[in-house]
Order: sequence, then C-alpha cells, then structure tokens
Amino acid sequence: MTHYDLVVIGTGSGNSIVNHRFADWKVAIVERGTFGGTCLNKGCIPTKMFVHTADVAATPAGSARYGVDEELTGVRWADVRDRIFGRIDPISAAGSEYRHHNPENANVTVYDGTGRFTGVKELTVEGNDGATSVVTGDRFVLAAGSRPVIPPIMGLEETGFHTSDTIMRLDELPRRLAILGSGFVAAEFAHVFSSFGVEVTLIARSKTLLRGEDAEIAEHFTEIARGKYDVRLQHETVRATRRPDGAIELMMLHPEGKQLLVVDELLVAVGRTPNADLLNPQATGVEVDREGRVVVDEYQQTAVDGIYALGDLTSPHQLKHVANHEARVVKHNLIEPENRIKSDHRFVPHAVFSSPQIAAVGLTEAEAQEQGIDYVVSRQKYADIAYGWAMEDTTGFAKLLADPNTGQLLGAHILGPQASTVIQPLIQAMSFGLGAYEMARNQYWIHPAMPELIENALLALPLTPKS
Ligand SMILES: Cc1cc2nc3c(=O)[nH]c(=O)nc-3n(C[C@H](O)[C@H](O)[C@H](O)COP(=O)(O)OP(=O)(O)OC[C@H]3O[C@@H](n4cnc5c(N)ncnc54)[C@H](O)[C@@H]3O)c2cc1C
Ligand SMILES: NC(=O)c1ccc[n+]([C@@H]2O[C@H](COP(=O)([O-])OP(=O)(O)OC[C@H]3O[C@@H](n4cnc5c(N)ncnc54)[C@H](O)[C@@H]3O)[C@@H](O)[C@H]2O)c1
Repeated sequence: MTHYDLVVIGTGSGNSIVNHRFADWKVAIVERGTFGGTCLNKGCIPTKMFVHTADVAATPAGSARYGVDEELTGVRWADVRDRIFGRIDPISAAGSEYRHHNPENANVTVYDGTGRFTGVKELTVEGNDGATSVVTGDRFVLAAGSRPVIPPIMGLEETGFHTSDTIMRLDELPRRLAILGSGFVAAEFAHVFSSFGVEVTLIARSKTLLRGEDAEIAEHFTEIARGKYDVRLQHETVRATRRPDGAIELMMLHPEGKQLLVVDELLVAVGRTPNADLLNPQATGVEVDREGRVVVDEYQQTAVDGIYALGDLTSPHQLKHVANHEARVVKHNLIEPENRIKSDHRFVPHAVFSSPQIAAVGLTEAEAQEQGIDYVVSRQKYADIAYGWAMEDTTGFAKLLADPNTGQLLGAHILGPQASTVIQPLIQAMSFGLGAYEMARNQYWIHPAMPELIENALLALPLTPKS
C-alpha cells in the first residue's frame, strides 16, 4: 500500500490539475483508458474535426444558389479518419509519456488501471496488466467522466452496434447508417455522415430532435434535418437483429404501427451515464444522487473532507468547458484550502455542432414560463442582416429573452451559421451583468459582420434604459 498527498482518478480535465504548483506533493494519477479522456480522444476534438470536414463536403450541395456550380466527387474516409486521429493519437501518447517518464513528473506515479474505493480514502487499482495495487491518499480528485448509455433493446448486444467511442474509427463508410437518439451526438453525427454521402436514418422517441433546446429552435432544427436525411420521430426501437447478409434489421414501434429498417451500421447515441458506479464511491463515504452523479458542494467537494469531484462524473452539464472550469476550482481549493473558491454555474452555454449549428445560454422560453419569470422576447433572422444576405441564409435566427424589470438577459438561443461563435458576447453580457439595452447601443458593432444578428435582436427587445 502506498500513501500519496493527492490521488487523481481520470486524465480528462483531472489531468490538467497537476502542475508545477504540486511539485512538492506526492501524487498518483489513475487512468483506465486512453490518456487525455473523452474530449481529446472520443469527444469534442475529433467530432469537430469531422464536423468541419463535413461542412466542407456539404459545400457543393449549397453553392448553386450563389451562381457557383461545384460537385463533390468523393470523400476519402480512410484519409479523413487517419488525418484526424493521426493528429490526436500522438497528442494523447505524448501526454501519457510526459506523465509516466518526464523528469518534471518525478513526484507523480501513474497507475494504468481501474480504480475502485475499498475503504475510506483507500483505492484499489486493478492494473491493465493484471497487477493489483492499493493506494491511499490525504486528498482525492474524482474525475472519472461518463460513458455511453446502452438502452435495453432486445438483440442489441448480439447484433453489435457503435457508440461515439467507436464510430469515428470505422474501417469504411457504410452505405446506410441508423442513429438511435436525438441529442447532441445524434445531431452532430447525422450531419457528418449524411454530408459524406451515407444514407442516414435518425430514430427519435420524441416529437422533435434536440428537445432540450428552446422549443422554437428544436422545431426549426427538426424541420431542416428532415430535408437532409430520414428522421423518424416518435419511433421506439424494440428489437435489433443481424441478418444473414450482414445487414442490421431494426424493429420500431410507431403510433401508426410497426416498422422495419435495414441498415449496415447502427450508432447508439441515447445519452451518457456517470462512471461513479465504477469507483464504488460509497466505500469512502462519497454520496451519489439518483442520476448516478457524485454529489459535490459549491467548492466541488464531496461529503468527505479532501475528496473533490468534477466534470461528467458529477455535473448535469456534460460539457468540456464545465469540466475545465471545475478543474480550475478544484486546483485552487487543493492549493489554498484556507481560501477556497466556488464554481460558477450561473450561465453555462452549449453548442450543437450540426448543420445548422445551435448555441444557447440561459433560460428557454418554456423554463421562464414554468418558473413564473416575467420576460420579453425578440427574434432576429439571419436573412434580415447584411451578412445573412451574403450567405443567402433562409433558416437561421436568434431568439433573446430579457427581464423587463432589470434589463438583464435571461436567455439566448441561436440557430444558424457560426452560432457557437456569434453567441459569445451574450454569454459575456449575462456573466458580467451588462444590460441588454445598453449592450445594444453603447458600443460599435462591426458592419456588416454576423454579430449584427445580435445587435438587431437586442435592439428589438422592448426595454428601457437602466443606467
Ligand atoms: C461525441 C462527443 C462529443 C462531444 N463534444 C463536445 C463539445 O463539442 N463540446 C463540449 O463542451 N463537450 C463535448 N463533449 C463532452 C465532453 O467530452 C465531456 O464533457 C468531457 O470530456 C468530460 O470531461 P471529464 O474530465 O469529466 O471526463 P473524461 O474526459 O471522460 O475523463 C474521465 C477519464 O476517467 C477514466 N476513468 C473512468 N473511470 C475510471 C476508474 N474507475 N479508474 C481510472 N480511470 C477511470 C476514463 O478512462 C477517462 O479517461 C462531447 C462528448 C462526446 C461523447
Ligand atoms: N457539442 C457538444 O457540446 C456535445 C456534443 C456531443 C455530446 N455532448 C455531451 O454528451 C452528452 C451525451 O450526448 P448524447 O447525444 O448521447 O445525449 P443527449 O442527452 O444529448 O441526448 C440523448 C437523447 O436520446 C434520447 N433517447 C434516450 N433513450 C432513447 C431510446 N431508447 N431511443 C431513442 N432515443 C432515446 C433522449 O430522449 C435524448 O433526447 C450530451 O448531453 C452533451 O452534454 C456535447
């Protein structure tokens, strides 16, 4: 049994905690999978590299409206895949090498294996090489992330399927792909594979895709998606079978009856569950809530003094910028326990990198209504700003909600080109309390740039000056 000052479990955002400020600490890092975690290896980064490539592949299909005739003559899947992972895999390997062998990490021991609490502040690591080690620590950081949910569909395991963990490493592009789910992962991969020429069928139980978004955004996105690939709404997949010819047959229930779908590959994208169960946190007194998340306070500390948790393991926002923010809070609180800081989850934004993009922060209109909050609303189409004319955009818009009493923004929802970038000034305004009326009028907005979408949406809010 070896004792450490600090034990970090998980090398996603958890890995960013240990730096020169911990040089005097004896540190253990435990990682069961690929160094760098989900975002680097299987999440944000490769998906966005595929999404950008898909945007390029989709360009010819939309260029005729500008009077430019282009043709997509092919997508070299193996080249796309190998370019992307040819860049990512060495970064992950270098991160692992750095922690294992670089003299700057002389105080750090890496355990390649799965950690599981077997007592109070005692972790048993089943090494990937079969060896077992027991480590104890004064402090722990639980940063073990989440994994894809596999729904209980008859025959699914025997049939075989992909998740976001494996779909990006396919040997070749399938002719037909079914995607089960209607959230972030489904929306992004539907764009990627349909742009690459794959016949995509998206199977959703809900009445709209992306139902966590503001209802107007979700409805518009669903309508646009239906024009690009086959979208089956209100379909419950009940059985999967592998046919003798190798194809996959899915049986779905729909209000109007049973349906069969035959595809070559299946991507399951129905959510992610925290990896808390792998850690057996109860053995050290750490609480887990009904959703399976490790419970933390505003300092990111669990019920046990000195045991902190962060990221997908604990947060309802399964987003990298949230995991990174929480890692910075935990780092500070470890180094300065007498002067701890709180994490700030007031205005957590997100973006869906599909086509079109979606970005949002704050309340949806339905949430404002449910919470009985007084609000005013404005909408601004890309089609009615100069850059929208340049892009010939016909579907994009921004929707803003503001409190008429305080003049503060309550929510922002954007569907359209570069939504993930265009939204940033609104996140800033909400975070720093800048009034919507003043924001619109007391600064220059570059003409004729895309943020004029925001300027006009702000000007359209029926507000009065507050300062
Ligand atoms: C396809 C996809 C696309 C995404 N795109 C975006 C995006 O565009 N923007 C965004 O903000 N977010 C995105 N996300 C979400 C983002 O990847 C996660 O929110 C983020 O990576 C979580 O970081 P983390 O440090 O909490 O966990 P992870 O990065 O998952 O790290 C946890 C690590 O812990 C290890 N581990 C687990 N259990 C144990 C154990 N018992 N012992 C030892 N090690 C263990 C795991 O192997 C893993 O390496 C995406 C996710 C997916 C799946
Ligand atoms: N751009 C980004 O920031 C990004 C991209 C990808 C993933 N992520 C993160 O990863 C998380 C997981 O993504 P996800 O898309 O897997 O989950 P999700 O929670 O976004 O969406 C899953 C959807 O699948 C539906 N569903 C559940 N069971 C189903 C079933 N049996 N059949 C059909 N549909 C079913 C759910 O109702 C839900 O709408 C996201 O919530 C997000 O936090 C973020």
